[in-house]
Amino acid sequence: MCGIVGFHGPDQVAADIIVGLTALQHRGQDAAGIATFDDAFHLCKGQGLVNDVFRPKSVKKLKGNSGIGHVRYTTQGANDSDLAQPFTTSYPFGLAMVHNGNVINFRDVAKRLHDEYHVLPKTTNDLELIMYTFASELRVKDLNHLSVVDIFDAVETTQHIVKGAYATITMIAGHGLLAFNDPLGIRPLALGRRDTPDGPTYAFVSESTCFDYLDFDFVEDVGPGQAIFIDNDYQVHRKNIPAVPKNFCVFEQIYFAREDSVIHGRLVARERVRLGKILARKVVDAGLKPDMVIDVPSSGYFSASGLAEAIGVPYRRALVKNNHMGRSFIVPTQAGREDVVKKKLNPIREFVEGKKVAVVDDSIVRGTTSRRIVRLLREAGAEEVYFISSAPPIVSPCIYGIDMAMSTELIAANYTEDEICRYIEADKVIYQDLADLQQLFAEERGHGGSCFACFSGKYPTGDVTHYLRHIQEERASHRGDKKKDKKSVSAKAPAPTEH
Ligand SMILES: O=P(O)(O)OC[C@H]1O[C@H](OP(=O)(O)OP(=O)(O)O)[C@H](O)[C@@H]1O
Ligand SMILES: NC(=O)CC[C@H](N)C(=O)O
Ligand SMILES: [Mg+2]
Repeated sequence: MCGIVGFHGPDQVAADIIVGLTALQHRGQDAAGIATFDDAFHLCKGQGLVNDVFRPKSVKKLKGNSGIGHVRYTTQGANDSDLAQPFTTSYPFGLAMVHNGNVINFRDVAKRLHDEYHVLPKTTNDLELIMYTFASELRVKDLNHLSVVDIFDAVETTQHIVKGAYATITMIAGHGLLAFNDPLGIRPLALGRRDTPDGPTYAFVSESTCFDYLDFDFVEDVGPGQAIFIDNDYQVHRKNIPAVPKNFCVFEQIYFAREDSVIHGRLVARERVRLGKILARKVVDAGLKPDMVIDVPSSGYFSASGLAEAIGVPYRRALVKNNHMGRSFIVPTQAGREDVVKKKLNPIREFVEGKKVAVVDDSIVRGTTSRRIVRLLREAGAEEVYFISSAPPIVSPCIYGIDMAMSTELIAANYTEDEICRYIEADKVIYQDLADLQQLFAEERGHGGSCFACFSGKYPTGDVTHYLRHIQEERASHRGDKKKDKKSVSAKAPAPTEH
């Protein structure tokens, strides 16, 4: 679930790219990269956070009024500096590309590129497959007179060949900046504009929060299957009329996206408050009478406040987050995730001692966070702990860009709610109902339906049995902590104990 940005305008863009990537840091902590273009590509990328990778000296070299940037959350290939994005190629035009998502038919695409075009990608990052497929399709055009129609035609063929979820931004040297999506529009991408005395600057970004920092006006979301091209005269060309997305990843709204982003017309913060409010019925039906509602920082906050309001119980922040720790879920190894969770949160004893506490988080995926939190609250003297998830049980792997391809790692795919309750040592576990979530994110005027595959097992790209096996093999081959993972796979095994 990486973060991507692309800028094209009359001014130098490197500084704006860095601001944009910083605003998207929550989408990827493994690596960061920028490519700019003046009369040549300038590339800087490496492992780590935005602040670690871009030092003033390297930023100075990123010259140009066109550029793209990426923060990586590894979902295909190794978590290695060679696989940091952007990637570039020099034929048939200079191309530099970034993407957010996951190619699911990566073996078929790699074979086709090899058999038909003798292309051998440098790495196992799926971005190279998208880039070389697009480059191969451009190659058969009239290279002396490349037109917008040619570009959109190459996009359309690429979308036909490459299956999965991908939001992409490409610099085409000497021509302009292109963005296109997979046919279902699973991942977010928005276009914005800022006027300058010398003409407009356009930006494509994963989340609209970037526009707020940079004084851009939101123009439109890049719709499913859509392509938008900004040429060197800053004219905007659109491949087709944006359709209402019907398969937008709902987990973006629940966990991934920033609360101050508006995606496909929905303010993430507002949707999370609504998720909390609709949990009230389940809390009341279960006969729970908490003294207070608390959140698991950061992503549990808005739902916790919504639930507290709906059941008329005070909300308190009783878990303090160490702001120097990033997100735990997107850390690539189980050992690393446990380490972050351990250092990240600390309870305020005075608030919870002797209290019945309803603790709200956005989701329970592997159970790493919830188990730790319940233990911390009990040690701090909480009398009873109810763990409430604003997401329904996650029972099916994600193959569209969230690193949860192994059903063995998904606690709800292996245990009943009662078993999970015992495993995390809570007094009660409450999950959102899938039907309630689906109703909240049902297609509405101006909005669109969503992909619920991780909750329902229904994949919008059709039968994925075959691809799922390939993706699981691919992920297994890159596990840095195989031994530890066996243990966490036995999240199934820690035979849920009574307390
Ligand atoms: O059941 P688990 O496998 O632990 O995964 C779920 C947890 O991971 C995420 O937190 P994270 O620390 O990544 O980010 P946050 O600071 O935005 O809450 C999410 O918000 C849950 O707290
Ligand atoms: N989560 C993502 O969007 C990751 C993009 C790509 N699959 C990578 O691993 O680099
Ligand atoms: Mg969290």
